[in-house]
This record gives sequence, C-alpha cells and structure tokens, in this order.
Amino acid sequence: MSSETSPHPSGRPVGPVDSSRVPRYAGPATFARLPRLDEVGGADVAVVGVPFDSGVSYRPGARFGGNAIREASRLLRPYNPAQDASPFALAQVADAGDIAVNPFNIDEAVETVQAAADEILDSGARMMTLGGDHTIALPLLRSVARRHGPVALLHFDAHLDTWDTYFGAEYTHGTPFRRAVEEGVLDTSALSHVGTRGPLYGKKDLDDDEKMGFGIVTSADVMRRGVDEVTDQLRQRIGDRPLYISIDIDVLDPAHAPGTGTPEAGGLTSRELLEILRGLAGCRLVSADLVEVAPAYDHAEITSVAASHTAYELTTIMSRQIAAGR
Ligand SMILES: N=C(N)NCCCC(=O)O
Ligand SMILES: [Zn+2]
Ligand SMILES: [Zn+2]
Repeated sequence: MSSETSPHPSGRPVGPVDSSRVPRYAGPATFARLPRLDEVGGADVAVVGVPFDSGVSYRPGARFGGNAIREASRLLRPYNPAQDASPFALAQVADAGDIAVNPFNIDEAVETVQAAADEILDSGARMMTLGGDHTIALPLLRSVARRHGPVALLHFDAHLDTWDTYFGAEYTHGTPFRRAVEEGVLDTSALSHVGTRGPLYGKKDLDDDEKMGFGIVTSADVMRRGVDEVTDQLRQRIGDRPLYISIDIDVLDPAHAPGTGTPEAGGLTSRELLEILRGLAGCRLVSADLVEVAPAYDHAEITSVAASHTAYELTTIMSRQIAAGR
C-alpha cells in the first residue's frame, strides 16, 4: 500500500494510505488508514483500541467498538477544514492496535489497561483510545495523572458515571469518575460533565456529584444557551491545565448514536458535539477516550461514523498542540 507522506526517518510523519490510489475499502482497517505503530516505530499520538465491556450495567457489545470505529474511519480525509489543519502531517499519528484485556476479571483488566497506557505515555506519545465501556476511563486517568499530575476533565456523557457501586462492584462503567476523584487523579477545580440528561436514582446523585467538584452543562443547556457560549464557559474552566477528554458516545441522541449500551433520549446532535470539540482546539489536550460504541445496536454505521469523526477532531487537537510545541 502506498502512503501519502514519506516515512518517518526522513523527518516527516507517515500519513494515511492514499485513497485516490488504493480504494478506501481495501485492506485491513486501521484508524483513518494510518500506519500501524510497528510500521513507524514511534508515534506522537497513539490510537489504541480497548476491547473490554465486562463493566456494563445493560446492553453489552462495546468490546467491538474500537474495530467498528476503525472500519467507519476509512472515509476520513487528511485535511480537516474545520480546524484548518492536516493532523496526520503535523504529527505522527499511528494505530497501536488493541490492548489484550481479560474479559473475565475486571480488576485484572483495569490493571492491564493502566499498564498499557503507562507504556504509551512513557514513550512520550499522547493517547486516543477507541472502544470499550466507561470502566476503562479510570485506569486511563490513573496513567495520565502519573505523567501529568491531576488533570482537568471534560466528560461528555448522558450519565454522571460518579455512582458509587453496582452490586457491590467498585469498577464498573457507572463509577469511574467517583473512583478517580477518590484517588486524586483529577484536578477538582476543573471538572465538567457535558450533555447530562435522563432519569437518576435520586437527587443525591446530583448532590454527591457537585460535592466531588463537577459542574454540569446539561444537554438542554447546550440547546438553550448554544454551542459557542457553552464552549467559552468550558474553555475558561479548563484554562491552561493539562486536559483529558472522555467521550461516552451516548452523549449523542439515540438518533445520532443508536449503537450504544445505555441510550437516553434528548441528547446532543453529532454537529453540536463536533462543534464544541472544535472550540476547544487551543486547550492542552493530553489524552482522550471514546467509549460505549456497541456496534450490534448500530444501523448503517450511524454511531461508528459519528465516533470516527469525533476521534478525528480529538486527534486534530492533539496534533496541533504537538506542532505548536505545547
Ligand atoms: N454508559 C455509562 N457509562 N454509564 C451508564 C450507567 C447507567 C446505569 O446503568 O445506571
Ligand atoms: Zn453514558
Ligand atoms: Zn459513561
């Protein structure tokens, strides 16, 4: 397969396969048709799949999310006009494959994800994870905090995911951010949920969440106040802190993302999500995850296409930061 840019030893990043020469539906899928990490030796941004969904409370299937996003990402192109940037020319972005996580033992899976993330971050790369359920945000945040100290968090989700336990279990997809606050891996002066909606177990859910330091921009706030105002507010809260963005695809309305495990009506449009992300382009984004894509419930790749574009905006933000030396 031919590549658009020359190999890394020449000093220039290896870009995606040229889709004007090799049909975009040909060959095994990597994210955005980028090279595999082992083909380029090292990366500035490592895209990595996390095939894990043993922490879910309802529909399973997010273990298949990473590969569905890779398949849908075949249609991404190398220039991002919304951010006026060619993300894969500004930095070496590569597909690092999947982390081999134990589906039968959540504690072990959490450790495996953390160890794999440590290895990626220790190489100096930023990390964009694809797939998995929201349980994995905890080990990813532990790893990011080990490198950067407590980070600002922007959490896009229908749900708070700051609940305490399910069936007595501490590590589930509904509890990662409570654990993260307890463990001190988050900068509690800069925590925001975006897109929150839907029924809760009780008002205490919100009281607990506020005590942990979270601010909430609900899905209805985005609709009423508009993308620009909301994004300004988020940007101010983040400031120059190292930032982690965690995106649960169920932040989107089920019309925009049916392929997910715990859908809630009344969510963001994919246009709103993409525009909010673009408005965060100047932020010091150190790593990000995109979770809860469950392809078995998807139709016509609606969810995985939205997810692939979301990951594209995130990798563009990271590449621009790298090119700017931040
Ligand atoms: N989709 C995520 N991450 N969490 C949803 C948990 C909602 C619940 O079962 O109560
Ligand atoms: Zn959710
Ligand atoms: Zn979630």
